Amino acid sequence: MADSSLNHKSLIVHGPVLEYILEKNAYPREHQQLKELRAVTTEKCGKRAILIDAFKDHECQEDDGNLLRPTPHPQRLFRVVAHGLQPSPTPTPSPTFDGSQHLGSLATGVGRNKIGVFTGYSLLATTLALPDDGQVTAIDLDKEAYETGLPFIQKARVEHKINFIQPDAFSVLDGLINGVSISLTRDNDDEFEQKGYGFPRMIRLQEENSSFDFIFVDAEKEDYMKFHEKVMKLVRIGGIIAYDNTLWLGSVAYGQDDEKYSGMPESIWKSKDFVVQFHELIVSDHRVETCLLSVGDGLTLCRRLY
Ligand SMILES: C[S@@+](CC[C@H](N)C(=O)[O-])C[C@H]1O[C@@H](n2cnc3c(N)ncnc32)[C@H](O)[C@@H]1O
Repeated sequence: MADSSLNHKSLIVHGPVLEYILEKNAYPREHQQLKELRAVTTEKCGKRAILIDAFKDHECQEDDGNLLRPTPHPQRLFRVVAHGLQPSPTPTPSPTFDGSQHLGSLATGVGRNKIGVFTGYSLLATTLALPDDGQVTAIDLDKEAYETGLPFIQKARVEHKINFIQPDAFSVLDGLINGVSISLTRDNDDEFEQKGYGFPRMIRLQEENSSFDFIFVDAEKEDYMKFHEKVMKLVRIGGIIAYDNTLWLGSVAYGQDDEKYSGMPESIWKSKDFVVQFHELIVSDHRVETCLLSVGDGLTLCRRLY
């Protein structure tokens, strides 16, 4: 009897098909600095980066160098959880190459906002895609992680497009919404300057209000619903908001008692409900058009309609 699962044209891509896409389409065009940043991120996370085999063995392994790229293991749909550099104890899937490639494709306007930078792989991918006068406001609490990626951003000669802001994203977004001027360099301007952070000292947030073409959110999944209300006030009508990791290692499709689900770390299933609720919110939000791309760990796109 024919396999009915083959009768539809929707494919969650992993295993050899994903390898094919990456090897034949994505890797040949990956910018040299992205390649190097990927390698350094893996090295720096070292043994604190773990692999999650979400669908088969239910085991966590030490990183074997697969950060930001797929394992050849066909069952390892989503591969790396790196928490070594992050202040949060929650293991957080890093952006995947195929997901980041989509971000680059989406990034064609001039004003964008990025919440959750880490070492900056997806930041670099989006910034490379911008015209020379494009600007990215990048927000992350973790300066150390950003500094890991900064040399590659500099070698790629795109740091002049990036405004990195360290404080908590909620306060920054509130500032943006309320049109408050804030200093980007906080209390350690000299240190930042020596390190070559090429951003203006102050940003007049009022001018930025509602002017972002593209907003990428990759922070704690528990916060996505709260972020949505805020970023909706900041993205322009017609602009796009992208939320990363919205398939959350595939856990969204399983019940807690499902055999396939039982090996996942506590932190994953703790956040799973937030990801599911987030999607319920998005699909009922008539202010946006939305789709969930089954790339990487899931990428939800929203286009603001009004
Ligand atoms: C998964 S990582 C982002 C990965 C990144 N997109 C990349 O390309 O490597 C999540 C990041 O969000 C940051 N983060 C989480 N909550 C935040 C918040 N409320 N404000 C600012 N940064 C936050 C963490 O510090 C962490 O570096």
